[in-house]
Amino acid sequence: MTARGTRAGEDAEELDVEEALALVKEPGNGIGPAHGGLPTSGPASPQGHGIGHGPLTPGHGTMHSPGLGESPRTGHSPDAHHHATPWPQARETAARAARGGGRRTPVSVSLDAALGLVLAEPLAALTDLPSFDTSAMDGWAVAGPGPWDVREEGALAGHARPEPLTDGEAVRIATGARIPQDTTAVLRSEHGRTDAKGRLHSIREVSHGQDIRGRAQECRSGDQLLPVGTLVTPAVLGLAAAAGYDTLTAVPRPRVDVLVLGDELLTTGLPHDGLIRDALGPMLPPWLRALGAETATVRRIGDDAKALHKAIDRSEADLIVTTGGTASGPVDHVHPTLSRLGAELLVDGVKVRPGHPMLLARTKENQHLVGLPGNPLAAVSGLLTLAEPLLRTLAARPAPEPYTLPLKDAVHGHPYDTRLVPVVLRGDHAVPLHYNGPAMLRGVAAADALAVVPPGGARAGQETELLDLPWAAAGIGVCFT
Ligand SMILES: Nc1nc2c(c(=O)[nH]1)N[C@H]1C(S)=C(S)[C@@H](COP(=O)(O)OP(=O)(O)OC[C@H]3O[C@@H](n4cnc5c(N)ncnc54)[C@H](O)[C@@H]3O)O[C@H]1N2
Ligand code: MOO
Repeated sequence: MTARGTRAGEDAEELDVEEALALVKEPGNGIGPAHGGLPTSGPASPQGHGIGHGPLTPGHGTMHSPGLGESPRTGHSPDAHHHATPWPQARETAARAARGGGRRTPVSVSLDAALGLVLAEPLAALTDLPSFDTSAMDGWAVAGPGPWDVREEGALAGHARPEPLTDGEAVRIATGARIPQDTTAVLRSEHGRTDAKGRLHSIREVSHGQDIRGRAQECRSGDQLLPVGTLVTPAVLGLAAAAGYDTLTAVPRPRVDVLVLGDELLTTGLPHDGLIRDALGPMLPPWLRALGAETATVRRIGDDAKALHKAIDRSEADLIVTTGGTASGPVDHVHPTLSRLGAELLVDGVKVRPGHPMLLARTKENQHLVGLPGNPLAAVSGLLTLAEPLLRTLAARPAPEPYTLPLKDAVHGHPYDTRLVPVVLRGDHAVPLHYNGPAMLRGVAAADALAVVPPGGARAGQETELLDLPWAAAGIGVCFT
């Protein structure tokens, strides 16, 4: 993994013609010509560099269609930008859309299926922990002051019920074994010596109760160990098992149907004859899983409008994710299909690069559709901008704490839109990576996070918000099971 800084000139080459022109032309946006370096100060309001139109209804609470199907969509046209929602609002709209459906019915799941879910009921201890007095060390259970006569019947280990000790008696005991009644302390093996007559002496002073783990030291039966809303981590599974649980009551994973559009996609072998490998079919299910969802199906439906219509219409998933077909090309069927289905468009384009044609629609009650652009890094951008907040809310997961780090190198900005740029985290800096073009996965595949670069760009050393990638974040995100 090589971490190299993004240089302004190279970055500008990845912008399309209109974007590059805008960089040169835009007056008063705090940025020079595309090859002219970076601003000396960040924009006062990161989202305040629109083109003079506020967003339409998306992101403002009322879930109005912004005119789906009413006008031809022209991608980069001013009209399309007019509809686009600022990036932070798009994320809020996605989270809010998921809240609209109310609380999802909890399910009872076996411990091995509960990892990554959120507790829908508090975890109350079903037993005292420990549930009996146990030895904390290997050694001898002793009664009264030494020296002690050592019982001959061998060692206490496992679950055998021990006979009570009499004063002056000791018995060998293993860590975790039940303490015999009337034991006053446990003497560690390394602190005891037996004399020629077989009597046990302590080489240290023995205090009353030492190395005895008393019943209910950790909790009493009925104590609340964890509240509703706790994410089930491996440690939670361990605690639940210790506390007597075989199943947990949790919020179910939202179910996702993934529809991969595009006639040009191959599922195996090398690209040939204008055909390319489908990068999103393999990428999305494990990523969605890390976001708390489960992928019900991945279907490749080509550029077939009828098949798309049928697949959306018949889906019973909580969320449909489509890939490709979001723009306005001759075979971009997502918008017309949503229109025919009477879907309500909540977000129609986002002021973010890459990924600006992404969309969010409500297809039916308690079902949404996130349209990811086909360019693979643009799809990642859509996944983190729209699918992540929606799925997180459906799964009742807590929002990650926002955090910032200074950038190691300057990152060129888009004049009006937020940029999401792959970075690696090195020490206390985020190092921007190359290969961050919309069609490239090379940068994000080496990255720990995406830096949220405000409109206008960011200077070296500028504190920048980061979105952790699931495999790099400390937490349940690392568990893809
Ligand atoms: N006239 C305009 N054209 C385009 C605009 C625009 O604003 N006006 N936006 C561009 C941007 S930005 C993006 S992003 C794409 C979004 O396009 P679509 O969502 O319609 O995606 P497609 O056209 O189907 O595909 C785009 C690109 O991605 C490749 N692709 C698609 N699916 C996959 C996949 N599963 N794995 C790998 N690669 C995939 C596809 O072959 C294309 O190369 O539109 C621009 N055009
Ligand atoms: O460039 Mo497109 O910005 O959304 O991939």
